[in-house]
Amino acid sequence: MLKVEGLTTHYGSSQVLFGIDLEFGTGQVATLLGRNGMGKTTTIHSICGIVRPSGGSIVFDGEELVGKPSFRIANLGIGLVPEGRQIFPNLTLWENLVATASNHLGLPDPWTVEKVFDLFPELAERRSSMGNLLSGGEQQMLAIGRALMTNPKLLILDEATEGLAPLVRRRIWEALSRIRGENLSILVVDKNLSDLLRIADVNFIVERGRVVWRGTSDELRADREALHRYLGV
Ligand SMILES: Nc1ncnc2c1ncn2[C@@H]1O[C@H](COP(=O)(O)OP(=O)(O)OP(=O)(O)O)[C@@H](O)[C@H]1O
Repeated sequence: MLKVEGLTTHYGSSQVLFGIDLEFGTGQVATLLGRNGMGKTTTIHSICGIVRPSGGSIVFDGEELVGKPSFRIANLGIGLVPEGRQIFPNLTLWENLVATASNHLGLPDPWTVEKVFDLFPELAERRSSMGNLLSGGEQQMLAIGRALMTNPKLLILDEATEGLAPLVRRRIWEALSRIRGENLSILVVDKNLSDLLRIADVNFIVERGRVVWRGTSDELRADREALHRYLGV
């Protein structure tokens, strides 16, 4: 499904990624872990074509993504829930959901507004509210719903539950557990390790622009040295 090999990315003359390698399969949930500033967001932005990698390869469902513009990558089936949500502030919740809706891959049983409301019933009550009047939790649910409305095969979440109350965080994790599966893989960054490990099939720890550890959640829970050394726990 996604195979990243030797990915390097620079901002101007400053190199941030030094050869990221990661791979996971259809229907899997993968995490990117690591301390602040280690390159997780840059990895995600490189996959999505928001920043242009300087080297390496990103193959998604058999297609090379490096060099493709971000709209084409989105059309190939990658949906991004960006850090900070980036809800359209002057559109209603409903308009936010339909504004970028598409089914470029012609997936059967595509996402609809009603299906998003079934996943997050709290959004249905707020359908006419402007984006900027929604709470942080509602905005994050909407950002997930908006990404799902593009009918991705890979959903990428950067800081999935940052700044949200515990109850809302739980709703987000429940929703992600519910939608993962045969047709949808998930790549997620979050600071909440225990929640992440519960949902993940495979975890990648990024340290100074390289993947320094990979393994299942059980393997990571058992590797106290890696937890301490790379994640400070
Ligand atoms: N637009 C940019 N221009 C220059 N340097 C940047 C830019 N964005 C990020 N960086 C730098 O690249 C490095 C990696 O940042 P990145 O945001 O990818 O890390 P991260 O692991 O996602 O951290 P965080 O959890 O803090 O978002 C950091 O040193 C950061 O300062």
